[in-house]
Amino acid sequence: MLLKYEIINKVHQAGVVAVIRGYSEENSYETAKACIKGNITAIELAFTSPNADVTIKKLRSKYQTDTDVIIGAGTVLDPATARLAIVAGAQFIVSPSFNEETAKLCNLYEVPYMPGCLTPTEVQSALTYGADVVKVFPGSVAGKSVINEIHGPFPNVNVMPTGGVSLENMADWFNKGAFVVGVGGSMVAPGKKDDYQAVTVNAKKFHAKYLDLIKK
Ligand SMILES: O=C(O)C(=O)C[C@H](O)[C@H](O)COP(=O)(O)O
Repeated sequence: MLLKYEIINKVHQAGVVAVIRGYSEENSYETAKACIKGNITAIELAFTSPNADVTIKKLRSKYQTDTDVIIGAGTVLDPATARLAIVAGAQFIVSPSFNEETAKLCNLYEVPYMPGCLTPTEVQSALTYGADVVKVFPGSVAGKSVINEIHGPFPNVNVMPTGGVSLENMADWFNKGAFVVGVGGSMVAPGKKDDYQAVTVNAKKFHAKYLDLIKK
């Protein structure tokens, strides 16, 4: 079993977290597999996906021997959902917002918590409650300079912009100091329904771009 800090490190090394909001169990599972096939090693399965806990369990079991593939849960709004996700095997918990009780539950189980924050007050609360990564959400609303601004008063916070991150703007986010980026639509929602090959092609592009960025 990976330790908490090892998971945070794996998420960091992944560079890109694929945010999946499936319309069915099968769609969530196949989309996650397609991203992993495209070299993405961190998956965030949103709890709006039907039976998200079942899919997390299936994914953990499929990739159990591959310690590089990290499976987390997204859109976790409350501690009951966090516990459900953790019991199913979620290795990190992401929310669009910050919630004290969810933070406490994640701390109790030693699972990294990555809440959504948009203001300094929210960032301060998240850090006070032990958040390991702060998800700036919606990144498209905050704008890329938000990372510089946050790093003034909170120099050590790990920032994961999510919402509107694309292949075209990903470099800007990293140049501003992103710890990792969360990518949904522009990777996992190709024009055609159930086109998992296209998801893999997109995933490969994001992964290659990330490798290119860290080389520089
Ligand atoms: O609910 C959450 O926890 C979220 O992560 C919200 C969004 O699903 C992501 O922000 C993806 O946004 P796009 O990359 O713009 O598709």
